[in-house]
Amino acid sequence: MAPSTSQVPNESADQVTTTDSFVKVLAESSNLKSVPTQFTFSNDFKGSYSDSIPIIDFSQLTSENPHQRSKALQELAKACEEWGFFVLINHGIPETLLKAIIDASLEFFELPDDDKRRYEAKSLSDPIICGRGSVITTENHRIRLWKDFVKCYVHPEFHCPEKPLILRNDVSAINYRDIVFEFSEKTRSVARKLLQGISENLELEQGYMDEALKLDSCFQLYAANFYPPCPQPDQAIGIPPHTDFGLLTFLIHNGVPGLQIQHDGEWFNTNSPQNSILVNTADHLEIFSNGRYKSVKHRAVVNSEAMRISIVMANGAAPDAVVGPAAQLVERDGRALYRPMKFIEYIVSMQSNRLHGKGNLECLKIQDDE
Ligand SMILES: O=C(O)CCC(=O)C(=O)O
Ligand SMILES: [Fe+2]
Repeated sequence: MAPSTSQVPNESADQVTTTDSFVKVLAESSNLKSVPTQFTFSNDFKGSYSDSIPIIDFSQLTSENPHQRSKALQELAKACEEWGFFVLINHGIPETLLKAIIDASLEFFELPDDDKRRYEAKSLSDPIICGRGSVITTENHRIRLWKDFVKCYVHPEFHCPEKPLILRNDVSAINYRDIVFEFSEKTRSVARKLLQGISENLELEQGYMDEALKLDSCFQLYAANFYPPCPQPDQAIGIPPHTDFGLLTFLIHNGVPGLQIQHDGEWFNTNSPQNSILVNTADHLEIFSNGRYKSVKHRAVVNSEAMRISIVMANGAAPDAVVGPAAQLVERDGRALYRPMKFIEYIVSMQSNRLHGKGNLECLKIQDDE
């Protein structure tokens, strides 16, 4: 059986003790025919396809036309309930920015190793971490993942590596930081509008979630994942099955597919039309909605042909907001299904809980006999 693992940010725990090379270096260094044993993770990487994966048109969700808006709200509710995942189109984030952040992230991974090693984790709370992915299995074995990553906290405090400096044309240059900053601002605004819609769908006031979770100071974590081609995609994994912390995760990539989501126990490939954003519901939305919207399990598979980059923005509550099921939903349901916890404490506790794909969330579930 494939080892189950804890949520992705736990990876940072392992970086503290890891000294091996980046997987990029390994993949490029030799004529690699097989996956080294420390990466071995047997998996059936070929997912199914579905025509029913929801597509949400953001321009309709924000439309002045009440009929259009209410139709889009219904589609959003269905997507959150049935899939925990949707493809967001017409979101208004310029295509040039999406391309710029993918290109700049690629340039980051191409920096000399020493520039990247500056950001190796010294402590789990480091606001910027660059490293090689690895996870600890239930049997307490460390498995290397077929990816390198960089991640940083971008809101309410903004952190980002200085390099690379991106040359735009012969006369001007822009920092990675500036691109990430703009991406964080734009995605935050889209996330908040989606969350307003979700609040309405839960029959709460439009601004309820905004206030209860203090979304003015919402936590955002930015991550870029680099997956080089892998000689044996069924013997390694980019990111094993997990759920994300936070409310909604946004993801874009360089056109090479690899994100799979679990639906009714089956793995499905996701497809993203140009300029779309893939959105999944995460742990804190499951908690806040008192279990109406489940945090969707997903994974990143690798392939033998093409390098893949994914850019992830996790959108959460304010670090000091206490996230529990919304009071009105608890009243309607007769009981709370999850214990409340401060958002930042959830993230900290997740870093020490290594064992299960939905482990941290399971810990907050209130059992029937409690
Ligand atoms: O790269 C992907 O497609 C998945 C990334 C992901 O799930 C994560 O970073 O949490
Ligand atoms: Fe994820």
